[in-house]
Amino acid sequence: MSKTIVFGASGQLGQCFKKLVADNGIDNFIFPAEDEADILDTDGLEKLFAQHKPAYAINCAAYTAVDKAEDDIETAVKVNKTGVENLARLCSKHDTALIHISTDFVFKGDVSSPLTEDSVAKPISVYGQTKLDGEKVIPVLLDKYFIVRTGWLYSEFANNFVKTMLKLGAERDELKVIADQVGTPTYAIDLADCIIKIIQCDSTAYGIYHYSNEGVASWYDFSKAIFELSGTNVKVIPIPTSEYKTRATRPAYSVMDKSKVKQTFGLQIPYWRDSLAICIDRLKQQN
Ligand SMILES: NC(=O)C1=CN([C@@H]2O[C@H](COP(=O)(O)OP(=O)(O)OC[C@H]3O[C@@H](n4cnc5c(N)ncnc54)[C@H](OP(=O)(O)O)[C@@H]3O)[C@@H](O)[C@H]2O)C=CC1
Ligand SMILES: Cc1cn([C@H]2C[C@H](O)[C@@H](COP(=O)(O)OP(=O)(O)O[C@H]3O[C@@H](C)C(=O)[C@@H](O)[C@H]3O)O2)c(=O)[nH]c1=O
Repeated sequence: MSKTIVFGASGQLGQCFKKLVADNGIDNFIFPAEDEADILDTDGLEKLFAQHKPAYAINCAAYTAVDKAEDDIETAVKVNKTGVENLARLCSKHDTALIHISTDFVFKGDVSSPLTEDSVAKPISVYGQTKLDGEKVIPVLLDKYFIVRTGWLYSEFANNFVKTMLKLGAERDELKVIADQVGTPTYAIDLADCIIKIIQCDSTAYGIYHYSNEGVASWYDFSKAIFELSGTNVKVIPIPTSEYKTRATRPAYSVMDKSKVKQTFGLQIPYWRDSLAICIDRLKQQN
């Protein structure tokens, strides 16, 4: 049975893969520790590829600190572009298909209808630009690739908006949350499940795909749902972006059209609020 190596295995999405693989008894997934799977260490990568000869490499490794990236461009470029280039080169050499995760933040957000894989990407942040640069190196080096763009990931693992809101909601009586940036909250478990399905059907429909949960929400809507579903009593005040200063600019609109992924792989995608309820239940069980 062919092997799959997951890079960035300790991050949020990496941990979702670990959970699904363990819960469903899926074989032949390898989750190397970061010190043996640093995507900037080409010698280390070569050893891993030579040892395992994977059919698939999933790249969950990334520099994801959106605000910090504005002042740490060099590191963001290294991880989000050079690291991807390293992986793509090795995938090409070892005939491995690369599944790379990208972001809705490659878009400017100046539209008002769902973004397709053909929509023009024009990032407005360093993070978004470095992720787009990472996407672009792949087809130059490799034919066998899936680039999966997603947005607003959350889960019971690592840091994310749901966990930030639950923490702040427990500490404060009132929170102000942006209501004029809209996208779709995406349960990282659902994304990992979609990618496992792509691998299991051994698809050769290579290319770029958009995946998020179904539906549309602002960060305000998202926070209200988090507090309702978790039973947290906190007042949430909707504010415009102009009232919440951040180092990086975020797209005002990043809802993605998921027709291609649904049609190609015959998927049914859960509605964002239904998946959020599952995640909140799991978080409650942890506490
Ligand atoms: N989180 C989100 O809302 C969204 C994420 N994405 C994309 O999804 C993917 C997964 O994101 P997510 O799991 O949430 O992010 P995380 O930040 O939780 O995980 C990223 C992981 O990559 C690791 N990493 C950083 N540098 C390297 C390196 N040189 N070699 C190997 N590993 C490294 C990080 O380790 P360390 O912590 O030690 O730096 C971390 O464990 C990323 O590509 C991201 O851009 C797309 C849309 C939304
Ligand atoms: C904590 C907080 C955030 N916000 C806003 C700021 C921002 O516009 C939005 C989300 O904030 P965060 O910093 O948690 O999320 P952010 O890191 O911007 O999330 C992004 O991460 C990268 C990795 C992606 O690829 C994107 O798809 C997206 O998920 O919520 C408030 O309005 N009030 C608050 O109290």
